Amino acid sequence: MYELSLLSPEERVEDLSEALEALDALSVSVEDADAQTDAEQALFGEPGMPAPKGGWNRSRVVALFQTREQGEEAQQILQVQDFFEGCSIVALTEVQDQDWVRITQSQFAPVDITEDFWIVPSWHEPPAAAKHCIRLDPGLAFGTGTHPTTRMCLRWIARHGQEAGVLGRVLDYGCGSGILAIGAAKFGAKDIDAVDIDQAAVDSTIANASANNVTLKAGLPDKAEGRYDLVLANILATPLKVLAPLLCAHVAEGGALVMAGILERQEDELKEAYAPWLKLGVSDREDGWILMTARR
Ligand SMILES: C[S@@+](CC[C@H](N)C(=O)[O-])C[C@H]1O[C@@H](n2cnc3c(N)ncnc32)[C@H](O)[C@@H]1O
Repeated sequence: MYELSLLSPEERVEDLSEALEALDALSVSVEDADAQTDAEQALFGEPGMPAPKGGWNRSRVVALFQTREQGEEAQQILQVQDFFEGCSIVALTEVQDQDWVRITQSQFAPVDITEDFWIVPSWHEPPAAAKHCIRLDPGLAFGTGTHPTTRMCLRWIARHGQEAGVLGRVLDYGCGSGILAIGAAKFGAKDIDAVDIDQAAVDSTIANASANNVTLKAGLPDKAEGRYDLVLANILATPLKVLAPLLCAHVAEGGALVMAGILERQEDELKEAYAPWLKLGVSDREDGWILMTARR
């Protein structure tokens, strides 16, 4: 592809951009030609107020063309237009192809939850230390293993799964990518329900479970049924408070409730909201987030 860059005074930017689009530019971008210099202008206004000005004194307009011929033709046509007065051509240059897939993938490396429990994207080989491994690619649903709330839940699963040998019947409430449900399966859970209010999350959980050879039932929240040995819920403090009676009702005798999405300052309000059913405590902390758990 080829990039045609031009300089334009503020009052010509709109005409120039429209003309470039009409000349088959794949994209047109506009930026401050004086950026990073003493003449750089800030164009944002105070919150709720209009920007003080519509454009920069001098704008750099960049248009992308599929072929060199298209770029050259656009250059010739623009230079003879009335509205081109005050504008100038800077350059027509070839844009080197990038392997965007590879660049994107390189931003997602394997993530360690414990020494031997890893989340590994499909384009990476699992590290040698990964005795337990979830294969997961970033997608539409929340839950790649990098967020502290997810990590604390997974650490709890690893610790208790290893100690007890089994996790029993598990409910992942607000499953997102299904990462917690899949993690529970890796540590011995056999009968797993994963639910979410977002159908895209349910679909993502089904796909991710299948990629990990994990059997579970995924669906909307009304799929949650009966009592579970472990109820996992990584949502946020406000919905967790609303869900208190429902989540507690799903915890079996001797079972555990494990919740994340709660900030340190929200500890007391969560304890209070759950007090009629279960006594919550803080089991883990990371980056200002806490993991709150209870046993029935
Ligand atoms: C922070 S993400 C957690 C995803 C994943 N479980 C994890 O730990 O990474 C929260 C998920 O809860 C879902 N959610 C939010 N409110 C909910 C509700 N009232 N009932 C069920 N799911 C809910 C969202 O759609 C989202 O997928």
